[in-house]
Amino acid sequence: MKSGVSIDDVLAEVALMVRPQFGKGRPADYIPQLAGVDPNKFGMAVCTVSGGEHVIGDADEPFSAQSITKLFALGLALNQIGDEVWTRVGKEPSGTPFNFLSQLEYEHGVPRNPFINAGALAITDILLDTVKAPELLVRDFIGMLSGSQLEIDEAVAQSEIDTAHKNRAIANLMRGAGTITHEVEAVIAAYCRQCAITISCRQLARAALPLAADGFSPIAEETIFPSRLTRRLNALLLTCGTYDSVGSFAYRVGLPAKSGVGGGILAVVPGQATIAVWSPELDRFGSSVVGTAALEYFAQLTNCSVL
Ligand SMILES: NC(=O)CC[C@H](N)C(=O)O
Repeated sequence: MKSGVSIDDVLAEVALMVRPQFGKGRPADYIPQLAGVDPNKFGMAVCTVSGGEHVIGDADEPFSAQSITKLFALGLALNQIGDEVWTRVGKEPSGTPFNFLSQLEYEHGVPRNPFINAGALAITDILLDTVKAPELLVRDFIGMLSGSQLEIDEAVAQSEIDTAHKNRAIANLMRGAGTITHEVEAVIAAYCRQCAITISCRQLARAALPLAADGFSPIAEETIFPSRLTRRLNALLLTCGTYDSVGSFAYRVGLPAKSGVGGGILAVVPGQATIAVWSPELDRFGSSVVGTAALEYFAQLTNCSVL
């Protein structure tokens, strides 16, 4: 990041610059409970590896983490079984929407990467090998990394479980192919409950600090990922974290990032900082319109990029 810039000043400027972006997207409505979230919310938090914390707007308001949780679930699975994960899931960008079905059949039930829904369901299945409720493992892992107790929003979880027809189709296809081994309903319930974890921008930026700090969590005061794994997780975020808009996202923002249909986006500046942003209106790829613009402006103003 440009030396000498005040992150607080940058956040204030970003909050002004994103104003024209409101009203261009739409909150997720395929999960009925998410449709009612106030579309005008905007929060952003930056945590630096040197201990700085900077926030603006609704940065302390919990929102639905959704697919951002897939990053932490993957980290847990890789810590548990290492490279064996890659016998179940690929590491290539999919070029298709996060819940696309036909590519999966074409490719014999092996998901392209761990961040599309099929891949995340396979990761849930791996975690189910060792625990009954992987969603609680993921919740408590993110909670430990953020220094706070996190909750699962039961209404959001139930709303998604009731309507997860496409995800059930994906899971059934993989069960038939042997990519997942547990009962489809158990995998779906754990996955939907994991997605319904609520978190604020500040908590999320804190939780992701190991990705910026070579695997070390200053909040938990321990090494969470070996440094090689940290680099690999950032590589996966850069190439697969925003689904079929990953190329244009990298072009605009230039940072490893994970989006979720709750409107949150987490971005990493390796060696320097983590950035979490939240605003519920989504583009057609399922990423926050205002959040993407905020990250683009932040990267421009601070001159940060991995590229
Ligand atoms: N991109 C997302 O955040 C999608 C997560 C959502 N729970 C789903 O499975 O559809």
